[in-house]
Amino acid sequence: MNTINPSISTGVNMRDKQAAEIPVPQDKPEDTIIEEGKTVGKPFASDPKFQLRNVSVSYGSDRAIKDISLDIGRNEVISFIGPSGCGKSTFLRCLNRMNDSIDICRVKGQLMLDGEDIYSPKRDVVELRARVGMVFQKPNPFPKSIYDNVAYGPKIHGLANRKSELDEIVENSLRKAGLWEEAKDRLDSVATGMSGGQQQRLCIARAIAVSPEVILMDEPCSALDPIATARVEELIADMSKSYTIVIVTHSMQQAARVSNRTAYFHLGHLVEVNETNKVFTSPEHQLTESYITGRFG
Ligand SMILES: Nc1ncnc2c1ncn2[C@@H]1O[C@H](COP(=O)(O)OP(=O)(O)OP(=O)(O)O)[C@@H](O)[C@H]1O
Repeated sequence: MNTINPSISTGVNMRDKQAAEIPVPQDKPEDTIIEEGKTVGKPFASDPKFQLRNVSVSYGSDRAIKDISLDIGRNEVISFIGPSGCGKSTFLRCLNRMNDSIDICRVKGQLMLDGEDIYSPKRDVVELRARVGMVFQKPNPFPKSIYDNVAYGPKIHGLANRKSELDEIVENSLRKAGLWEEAKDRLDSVATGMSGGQQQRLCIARAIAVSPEVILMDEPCSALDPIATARVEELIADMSKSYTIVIVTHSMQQAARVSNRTAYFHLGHLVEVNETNKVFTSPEHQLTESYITGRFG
């Protein structure tokens, strides 16, 4: 359990204020019961895919992520949970540099993938995003055929030399995404004509098609009905054998169903990381307990 330390966030804000000469909003009162950079539970892993150390992210003068350190294990499924605006998506998007397109966004700290710096100037970001794929909240297929949606990535990454190889990648990816039976007779149909759940599984197939090592999922089921959600959750269980999966979810039931570990975020801090069962049955931090018992969020 963390101790109360009201001086920490106030001190940092004063320094930022002097440096930038821009008024910085004061942190909220709850911020004073989370010690900066201190996470309870088990934030580290024995076989890490990602090693993330002292990560801070700002949008202009607003700090969205505050000195977070976390490992994400190889072939682990980890859920990020926490109240709206606590920084889950911001942190997720650092893992494949999706924040690069936001001019005011600044990422500090050390972010390593398989021991190599994600933010190194030498890093090929296109290759990074093939290794660390992403599935978004709202299914976003291209306005092209089902086949072309899945074939697009392998084509631009030169993964297939012949049409037969491309056909094989498309079929395998659709099979892994649990969509082959529904899609095989309509591969030339436009993808946007599919149901929402089918479109989301198509987006998963599209991510799988470039042979990623990691799949980031930002509230992948929030636009889906319970049946489509159940299909995607089954898929996550199947995919966890081959990929590292990081999922942001507002559904504590979903986090409990799909993940090995759960990370609880609060006001840009990483408060607690533990085995999922532990987080939901005997959380170590008072803020985690308040959240899972529905006292806020
Ligand atoms: N593009 C942006 N420009 C400026 N501020 C941003 C931007 N994106 C996010 N933020 C701010 O960063 C903070 C964290 O937002 P983020 O979306 O990461 O939280 P979240 O936990 O994923 O929220 P939600 O659960 O509502 O999706 C919020 O205060 C948000 O307003």
